[in-house]
Amino acid sequence: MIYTCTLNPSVDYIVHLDELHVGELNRSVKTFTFPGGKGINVSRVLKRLDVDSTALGFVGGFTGGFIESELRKEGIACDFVHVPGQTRINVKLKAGRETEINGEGPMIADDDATQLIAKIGALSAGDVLVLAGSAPMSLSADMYERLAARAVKRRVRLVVDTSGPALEALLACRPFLAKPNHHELAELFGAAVLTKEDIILYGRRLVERGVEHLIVSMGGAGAFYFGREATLFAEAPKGTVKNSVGAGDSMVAGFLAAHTSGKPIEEAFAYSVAAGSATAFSEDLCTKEEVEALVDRVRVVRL
Ligand SMILES: Nc1ncnc2c1ncn2[C@@H]1O[C@H](COP(=O)(O)OP(=O)(O)O)[C@@H](O)[C@H]1O
Ligand SMILES: O=P(O)(O)OC[C@H]1O[C@](O)(COP(=O)(O)O)[C@@H](O)[C@@H]1O
Repeated sequence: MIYTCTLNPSVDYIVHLDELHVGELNRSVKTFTFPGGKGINVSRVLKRLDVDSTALGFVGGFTGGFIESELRKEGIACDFVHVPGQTRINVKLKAGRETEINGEGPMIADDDATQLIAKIGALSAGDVLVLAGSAPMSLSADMYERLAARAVKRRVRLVVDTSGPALEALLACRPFLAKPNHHELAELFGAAVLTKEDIILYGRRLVERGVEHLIVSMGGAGAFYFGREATLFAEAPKGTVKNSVGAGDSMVAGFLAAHTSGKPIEEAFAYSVAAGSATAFSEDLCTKEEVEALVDRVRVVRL
């Protein structure tokens, strides 16, 4: 079974504007409200790709209720810890360029954290646990490490999509899959920007350090895959970007769905890139039809 864990879910409020005038009254052209947060996005895309998962994490208030009811409507199993505060609303302004304002998230009490750790402690060997997104400020900095330690003890395979010190700590747990973007990889190695040569060097270094499958995404410039048997590169297909929120999460889901169904690594990577791009080219997250319409346009090159 696949479990996704979102410590800080969000209601993603997407606001389209012709132009953004800072300090003035702006009127939106159209708006969308989606359940969000990285693990939740992974669960939603997995479902669209016919793979079941259970969504874990913390939800609270009317926003948390919205997320849970939307996920259930989509047929996604939920096993959240309910907290007294309110799940955040993340505002995504689309006015030519994308501007994002992500909230800080509710207070998480020690008892709530303990409940989540207990849920991870009940997973079984062979399960997959996706740890994705930022943690609310109120959680202790080592929350991800504590969850990962529990999971590793149960021989659960870890999938990691976070950033900063949490990413660094989780990479040490020899994850099955990690998907930093190139900015997150640069931060990890203390660099401002990375050339493609740097990405290849650092990517291979992470595989040597025990990451089984590593995807480094680069937005519209495509992605690299690193594993023990192959280093691959794929350009992203060209298209009109409607909303790239969740593109990275869709890559994770695409790779997991293809890998779970036994596809060879090149195909799983192509499917992952197609899923990321299909999400970038749609208002909400990608559908299976959109991914499959794009996958043949993804050319994977072995390096
Ligand atoms: N402008 C774009 N055009 C085509 N594909 C895109 C675009 N932006 C993102 N993607 C697809 O989504 C993937 C993940 O995007 P990226 O922005 O790197 O992830 P994250 O959201 O984690 O930062 C890319 O590798 C690519 O396949
Ligand atoms: O937990 P963070 O880092 O604040 O990110 C949360 C945001 O990331 C998203 O999950 C999208 O992530 P990606 O665009 O990186 O795939 C949004 O749904 C959500 O608003």
